[in-house]
Amino acid sequence: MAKEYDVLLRLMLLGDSGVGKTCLLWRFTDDDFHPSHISTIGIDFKMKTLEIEGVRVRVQIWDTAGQERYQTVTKQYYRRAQGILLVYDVTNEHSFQDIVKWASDVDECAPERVKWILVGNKCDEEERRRVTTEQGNKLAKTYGMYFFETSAFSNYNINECFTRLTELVLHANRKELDGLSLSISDDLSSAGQRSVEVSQKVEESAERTCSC
Ligand SMILES: Nc1nc2c(ncn2[C@@H]2O[C@H](COP(=O)(O)OP(=O)(O)OP(=O)(O)O)[C@@H](O)[C@H]2O)c(=O)[nH]1
Repeated sequence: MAKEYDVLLRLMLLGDSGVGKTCLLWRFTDDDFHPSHISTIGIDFKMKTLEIEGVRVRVQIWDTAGQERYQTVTKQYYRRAQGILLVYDVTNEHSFQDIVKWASDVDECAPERVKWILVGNKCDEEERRRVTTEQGNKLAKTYGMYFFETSAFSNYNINECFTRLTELVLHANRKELDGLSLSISDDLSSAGQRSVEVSQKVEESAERTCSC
């Protein structure tokens, strides 16, 4: 059977709990929005195929838990990421300040050539906004990142930010396109395996850290 894509790339969503990582992902892959916050446990992923400059790119997007207690587990996945979306919530100043911490974790654990962009989500909540667009722009410039304000709720800039990051990764890996073409079935089955392993580890570590 003919392959349905030319290249497989791995992207990852990072940021504090509640900034809207899962909602960004659902909006991008399923054009869906969930108003309730169900915290991601450990790590999860979704796939979508894009066509960029004539190349069919299958993106595997890893959604990580923002909660501190899962970070030992999620950090193990950074080194496999080719592109990272660092997400904060424009209504939550603390999540914006924490971007420095997430960026330093990426520096420490992700491959040197990883591409990243800064995303200020929930920009539909203008009245509750605590972080200005200028602050976002300034921080992104400091790190040499592209910057997008998004709303998973109103579907603003969602395709744009995922597509831009995919383009950056694609350009960075252009020479190794052939090497990046993986067997999707192999990759998915091993990803599924990893998900199971992660859930188990997360449950174990949650048991160990539970204070009640
Ligand atoms: N107004 C508004 N609310 C949003 C938006 N995106 C997400 N939310 C809400 O924010 C809450 C948290 O969203 P999630 O996507 O679960 O957050 P998360 O970053 O994945 O959280 P963790 O899994 O705990 O790391 C939910 O109640 C969402 O409905 C947005 O663009 N606008």
